[in-house]
Amino acid sequence: MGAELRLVYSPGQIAASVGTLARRIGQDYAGEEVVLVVVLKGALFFAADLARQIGLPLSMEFVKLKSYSGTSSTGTVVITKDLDGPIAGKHVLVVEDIVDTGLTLQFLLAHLNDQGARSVKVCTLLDKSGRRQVEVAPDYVGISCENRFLVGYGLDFDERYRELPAIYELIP
Ligand SMILES: O=P(O)(O)OC[C@H]1O[C@H](OP(=O)(O)OP(=O)(O)O)[C@H](O)[C@@H]1O
Ligand code: HPA
Ligand SMILES: [Mg+2]
Repeated sequence: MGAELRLVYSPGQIAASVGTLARRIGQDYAGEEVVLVVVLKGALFFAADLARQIGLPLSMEFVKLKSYSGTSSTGTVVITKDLDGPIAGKHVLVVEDIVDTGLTLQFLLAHLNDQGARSVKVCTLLDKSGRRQVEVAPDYVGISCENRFLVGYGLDFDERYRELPAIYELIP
């Protein structure tokens, strides 16, 4: 039998949250140049929407990290695409779709930390803080969410459902 999807966050709720985050980031970084480090694949749509609303000059770098198989973290984060350009001396804002166990973010921050950025902060659309296995705290959180597996708006289950415009709970 196929999995069931239950709506959790509508396109309107997502857009409102993205707008609020973009305004806060625009105010906090006013007068500065920021590099968005977008964590693919999941943050694709969030980053595209956020970047167009921040209203500041910015550049975008992309990293591709993978650790999930089905609904579980394998515990091993693999980097399949690294930054193209240097981030030394720049204000870096990591853009994530979701922080869950925290393992991906911990890995990425360690990877970025020795590259001489002027500052490194993290913006995530979704924060599933009840499932943390390591201590990481995003600086900008759109929506604090419960411990359920979510798909849509970039989030996948084995590469499916990313294209959905809303966010759903996947019920097996
Ligand atoms: O806090 P964690 O438990 O590490 O989970 C969060 C990470 O997991 C997902 O990536 P995934 O490995 O599924 O790769 P994807 O973005 O290509 O789907 C998600 O996009 C985050 O990057
Ligand atoms: O709830 C989730 N959904 C999809 N990918 C994820 N990666 C961590 N948590 C999730
Ligand atoms: Mg995934």
